[in-house]
Amino acid sequence: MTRSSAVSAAEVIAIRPGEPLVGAVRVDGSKNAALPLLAAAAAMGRLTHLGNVPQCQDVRTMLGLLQQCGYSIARSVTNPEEVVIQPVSGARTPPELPDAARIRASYYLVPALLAACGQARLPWPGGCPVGERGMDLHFRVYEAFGDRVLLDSDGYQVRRAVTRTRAKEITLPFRSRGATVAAVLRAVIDHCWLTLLQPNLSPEVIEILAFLREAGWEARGDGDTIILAPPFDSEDGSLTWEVPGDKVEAVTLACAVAVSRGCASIKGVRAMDVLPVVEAFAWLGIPAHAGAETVTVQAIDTQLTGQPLRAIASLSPGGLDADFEPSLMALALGMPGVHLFADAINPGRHGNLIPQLARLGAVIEQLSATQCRFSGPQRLVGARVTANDIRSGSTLIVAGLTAEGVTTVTGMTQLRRGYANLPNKLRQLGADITEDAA
Ligand SMILES: CC(=O)N[C@H]1[C@@H](OP(=O)(O)OP(=O)(O)OC[C@H]2O[C@@H](n3ccc(=O)[nH]c3=O)[C@H](O)[C@@H]2O)O[C@H](CO)[C@@H](O)[C@@H]1O
Ligand SMILES: C=C(OP(=O)(O)O)C(=O)O
Repeated sequence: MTRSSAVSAAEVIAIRPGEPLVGAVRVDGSKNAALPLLAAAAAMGRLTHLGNVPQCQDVRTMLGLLQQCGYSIARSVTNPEEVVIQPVSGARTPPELPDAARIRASYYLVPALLAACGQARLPWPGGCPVGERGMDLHFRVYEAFGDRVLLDSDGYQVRRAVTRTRAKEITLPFRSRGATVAAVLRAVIDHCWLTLLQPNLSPEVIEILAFLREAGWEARGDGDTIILAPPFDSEDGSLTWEVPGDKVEAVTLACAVAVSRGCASIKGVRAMDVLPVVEAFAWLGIPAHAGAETVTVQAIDTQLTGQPLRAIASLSPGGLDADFEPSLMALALGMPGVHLFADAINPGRHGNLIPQLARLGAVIEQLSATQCRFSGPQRLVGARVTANDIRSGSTLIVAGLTAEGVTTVTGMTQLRRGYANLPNKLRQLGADITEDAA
């Protein structure tokens, strides 16, 4: 076993502050883009070569679920990031999928199951324990297509409508990413015209629309609407697509470089996907630039503005992705000003993270369960902390890079759900992160 794989498999890691982070590192493919793309490939029912698929645990779980649904899944031997998904043939009985309870994104499989089996039976989804995570909008979408939805304490069942829908207009009550993809993929299996009002238009959703265009669909999204039109002729050739680089991993790495006052290039991420964070860096006085596929952070030249950061997670187009907010918190703790942070999208995340940051000595005033305020700069001191969800884990690692002494982070299982090997990427930039004995 190599040293790096030993570190990635550890249940506890130790972080020590050190030299500024320098160099270049490439992000993996995005977990949150790969998961709906895999489900879209399955719903499309066409042989799909999907490249840049990250090897994190949630993606592994999803690939296993697809296999249990009857899809053939192969990883290229020479390039393990390339996955080939082959459609099932013939009607099948709906599979039992207990592992679907392990990830939030199992809900993306409903349309593929409706196409393959006429019904989907799934346990309530899991994923990060970040509070109540509803699915009512998904059910409204399926019911709008005439499907029957049955709920019980263990999970939900969706039974496909007998009649195919040819055109549908749906208005979402709010811009849920999951419900937007559900509506799009449900339209795909019916080859249906769709007008979706008040959709989520995050990069992960835009990516699905681009994938549909590759498959011959007309698919576009602007500020208030997604419009889909099926291909004129039915198409059945194979598809090739690439998962975009992980914007959340890129932002986490950028924050790590910034807190260490280092200088590094983070490659493999689209500039537009990280724009709100580059703007936040500029606001704070940290030189950063997002080029075509690289974010460069030149924090060695930081000239603090003293301006307070307002990081409010938002579902609106161009808003701050909720998954960016935690790493920015680790960064802002070291920056002058009175900073305000809020995430009402994942309402349990502050509760997972703030008490852990407090163990490192952070003084953070919780204005409510989802809103907090703190003054910076603060001096953190190493302690033993727990990663209660994916982004809390990465944030504690970033915070540990600035804390005096040793920070040990337990709960690496959460981190590995979302990142193939974040500690190793930080080590490539010179971070002192090691496997801990206990
Ligand atoms: C696997 C994946 O990609 N997870 C992401 C997904 O989570 P998630 O699936 O929770 O996100 P959605 O955008 O769909 O939902 C946003 C909010 O609305 C709630 N809601 C959603 C649907 C519904 O039918 N009813 C309902 O109440 C959710 O519980 C959540 O509080 O988007 C979030 C941002 O939007 C990200 O932080 C998560 O990392
Ligand atoms: C909240 C997240 O994941 P999930 O929705 O899968 O729990 C996340 O990716 O930060």
